[in-house]
Amino acid sequence: MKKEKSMAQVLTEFDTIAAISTPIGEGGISIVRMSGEDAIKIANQVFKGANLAKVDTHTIHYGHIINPQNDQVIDEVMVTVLRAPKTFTCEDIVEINCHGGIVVTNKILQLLLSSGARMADPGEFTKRAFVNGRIDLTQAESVMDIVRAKTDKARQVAVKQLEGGLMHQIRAMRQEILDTLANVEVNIDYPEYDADQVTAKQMSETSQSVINKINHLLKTSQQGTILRNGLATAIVGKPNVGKSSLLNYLTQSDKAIVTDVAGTTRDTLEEYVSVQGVPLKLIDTAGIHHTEDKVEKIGVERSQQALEKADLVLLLLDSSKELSDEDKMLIKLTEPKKRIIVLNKTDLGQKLSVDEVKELTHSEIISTSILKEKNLEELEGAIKELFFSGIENSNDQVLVTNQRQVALLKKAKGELEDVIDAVNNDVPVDIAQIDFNGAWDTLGEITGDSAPDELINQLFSQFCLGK
Ligand SMILES: Nc1nc2c(c(=O)[nH]1)N(C=O)[C@@H](CNc1ccc(C(=O)N[C@@H](CCC(=O)O)C(=O)O)cc1)CN2
Ligand SMILES: Nc1nc2c(ncn2[C@@H]2O[C@H](COP(=O)(O)OP(=O)(O)OP(=O)(O)O)[C@@H](O)[C@H]2O)c(=O)[nH]1
Ligand SMILES: [Mg+2]
Repeated sequence: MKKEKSMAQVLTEFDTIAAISTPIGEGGISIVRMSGEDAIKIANQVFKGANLAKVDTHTIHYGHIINPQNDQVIDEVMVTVLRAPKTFTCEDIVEINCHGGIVVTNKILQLLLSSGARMADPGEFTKRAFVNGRIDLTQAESVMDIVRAKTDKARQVAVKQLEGGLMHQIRAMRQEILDTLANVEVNIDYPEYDADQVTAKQMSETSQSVINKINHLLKTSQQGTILRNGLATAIVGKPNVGKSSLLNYLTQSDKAIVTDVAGTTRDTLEEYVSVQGVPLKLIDTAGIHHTEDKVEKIGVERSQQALEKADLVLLLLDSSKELSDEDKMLIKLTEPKKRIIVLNKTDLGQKLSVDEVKELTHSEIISTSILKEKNLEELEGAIKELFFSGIENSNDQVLVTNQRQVALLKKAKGELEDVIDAVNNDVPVDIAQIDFNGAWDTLGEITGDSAPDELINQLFSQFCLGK
C-alpha cells in the first residue's frame, strides 16, 4: 500500500504562490493574491506603509507598492493581511487591492514573482484549501461551479454543495464500511460462532445499506445535473415560424437575427436564461425542412442533433397557415420528447386550430403571438409546470450534480453488489472483502479522502488562474 504523506510533510513542500485573482481587463479594482509561508515577508519588501509583519490578522492597510530596486511607486493600494490558519488556504495570505488596469496589475504580480513568490498554477489556491483539509473535493468542485454558474438555480445548488452536505453523506457511508471491517477483528474473538460466516453476513448487510444510500443519491443526479447545467430546451419548427423571435423574447435580447426571410437562422445558438425560476439552456435552431442549399443543410443537421440532445422541446407551428407535411413530420419526430407545442402568429388570420393539432398529440398546446407578446406568460407557466412536475422542491436537498461523482457512485455500487453476490455464493470472506475495501476507496475518491495525486491534479487544473 502507498504510504500517505503526513500533513507536515506536505506543508513543508509548499512555497509561496502568487496570481491575479480578478479577471484581466480594465476595472475598478484588481486583486493580486499570495499564499504561503513567505507571503507577508514578500509583501513587506514591496509595500510602503504599515509594517505588515506587525499588523493584526484580517486587517487592511493603505499604502503604496514600490519597486524596491529604485523606489519607484507602482501604484496606490490597499493590502489585506490574513494569517494562517483561519484563511482560504489555511496559509498566510496577502491580497493586494490595486487599481484595475492590466499593466499595473501585471507589474505588481511580476514584482512579487521577482521577490520570491512563484506563479500559482490554475486552481492552486483552492487545491491548498483541499490539501490542508479545509474543504473536500466535492466542495472544491462546488467553488468552481459557483464561478461557472449561468443561472441563479445553478448558483444555489453549488452553494449548497459548498456547505458540505454531500461530503458528510459520503463520509458516513465510508464510516459504515469501516465499522464493519473493524468488526471482522472482533468476530474472531467469539469462537462459538463461525467468525467467517458472521463477517460475511455483516459485510453483505452493510453493502445493502450503503447501496440504498447510493441509490438515493443517484436518484438526485438527473435533477442535480439539470439544475446545474440548465434544462436543454430546443426551439424547433420549420423556417419562419418565429423560433428566433421566441429566443429573443425569453432572453429579453436581440441575440438572434430575426427577418421575414425563411432560413434566416443558419446555425444553432445557445443562451442561458431563467424562466420563472427554471434554469434553461435555450437552443435556437435553423428551421427544419428539406433543402438543397449546402449551408442550410448543415444547419438542419445541427438542428436535428440539438433536438436529439434536448430535455425539452418547444415545437413552433404557424397558426396562420395550414398544417404542412413538414409540420406533421416534426410533430412525429418530437413525439418522444418532453414537449410543448406553440401555435404562433395568432395575430394573423387563423388557418390552424388548437383542436386540429390536439388530434395529433397529447402534448400541451399554447397559442401565442410572439410579435404582439400575447400569451407568452402562459407559455412560461407551462414550461415551469412541466419542469417541476415530478421534481421535489430541492432547496434543502443534497444533490449530485456532476458526472465524476455519478461515475464513482455507480462504481462503488457495483463493488458492493459484487460483495453481496460473493457472500450469497459462499465465496471465501477474504475474497469478498476485496470489493468491500474497493468500495471504501471508490467513495473516498469522491471526497478526495483516498484520491490518487493524478486525479487531484487533473481536477484542479480545470480551475481558473488565481482561484
Ligand atoms: N478578497 C477575497 N474575497 C473572496 C475570497 C478571497 O479569497 N478573497 N474567496 C475565495 O474563494 C471567497 C470567500 N471564501 C472564503 C472561504 C473561507 C475563508 C476562510 O478564511 N476560512 C477560514 C476562517 C473562517 C472564519 O474566519 O471563521 C476557515 O474556514 O478556517 C475565506 C474566504 C469569495 N471572496
Ligand atoms: N405576425 C407575426 N409575425 C411573427 C410572429 N412571430 C414572429 N413573427 C415574424 O416572423 C418572421 C420570422 O421570424 P423568426 O423569429 O426569424 O422565425 P424563425 O423561425 O427563427 O425563422 P428561421 O430562422 O428562418 O427558421 C419575422 O418577420 C418575425 O417578425 C407573430 O407572432 N406574429
Ligand atoms: Mg431563426
